Amino acid sequence: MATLTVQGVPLGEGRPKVVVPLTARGPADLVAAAEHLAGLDRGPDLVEWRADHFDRLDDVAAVVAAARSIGAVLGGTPLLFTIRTAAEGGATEIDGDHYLTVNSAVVEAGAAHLLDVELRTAEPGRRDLVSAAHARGVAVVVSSHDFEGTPDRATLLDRLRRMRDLGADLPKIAVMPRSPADLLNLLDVTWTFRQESERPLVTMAMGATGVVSRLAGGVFGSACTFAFVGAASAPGQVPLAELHQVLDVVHGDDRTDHAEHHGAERA
Ligand SMILES: O=C1C[C@@](O)(C(=O)O)C[C@@H](O)[C@@H]1O
Repeated sequence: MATLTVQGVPLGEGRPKVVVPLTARGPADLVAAAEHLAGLDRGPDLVEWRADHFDRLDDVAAVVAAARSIGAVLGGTPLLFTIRTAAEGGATEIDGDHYLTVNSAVVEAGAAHLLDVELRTAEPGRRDLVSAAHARGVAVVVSSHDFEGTPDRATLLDRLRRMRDLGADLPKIAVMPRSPADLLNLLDVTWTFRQESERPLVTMAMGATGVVSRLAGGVFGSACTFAFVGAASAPGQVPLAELHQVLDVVHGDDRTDHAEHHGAERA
C-alpha cells in the first residue's frame, strides 16, 4: 500500500495525519490563526485553508498573496488549498469559471502543497486543473461531500474509483450517517479501497454518529482526520488537543516523529 509524502509528511502510513482548517475571513486573521497553529506544542500535521470563507475570494491576487503569507508562517507544514462550494457544504456560491481561475492561480504560484478539487467540477476544467497541479508538483485531493445522507457501499466505492481514475493522489469522501449502519458502510468501503488501491484515501462521517470515524478512521485506512482550533469547519469535528490524545490511545504516541517532521523543516 503506497504512501503519498508531502513536505516530508507520509500520508497513508502509520498514525493518520491531523488536518486543521483555517476559516478566518480576512488576511490578518488568517495569518494570526496560522501563527497560533505554528506555535502550538502539538500542532496539526497539515493545515487546510478553506478559502471559501475568505472575504476577498473575488480577487485572485489577494487569494494568492494570502496563501503565500499563510505558507510562510507555517514553514514546512503542508498547506492544502480548498474552495468548498456551497453545493458541497461550503461558504461560497462561486461561479465555475472563477473556481478554476483561483485554483489555477494558486497552483501556478506554487502557493500550496495540496489542492482540493471537487469531484462535481465540470469537465474539461476538472481534468485541466488536476494536470496543472501535477505539472507543478502539487498533490491533488479530489473530494465529495454528502450532507444529507450516506450512499450505499457500491456507490461510495465507485466514487472513490472515479476519483482515482481522475488522477486524485488522495481521494476524499465525507458523508452524513443516518444510522450506525451508514457508519459501518463508510468504514468498510474505506478498508476495501485501501486494500485495492495504490494510493491513500481520506474518509469521514460527519455529525454526532460519525465522530468515531474521525477518532478511529485510521484503523480502517483513512490517511487523515480533520480537527478544529477555534471554529469547526464541518459537523462532528473534534478539538485538536483531544484528537491528539485519542490518536495516542488508538495508534500510540507519535511525539518524536511529529517533532522530527516539523522541526527538521523549520530549522
Ligand atoms: O472536506 C473536508 C472535510 C471536512 O468537511 C470534515 O468533515 O471534516 C472539513 C473540511 O474543511 C474539509 O475540506
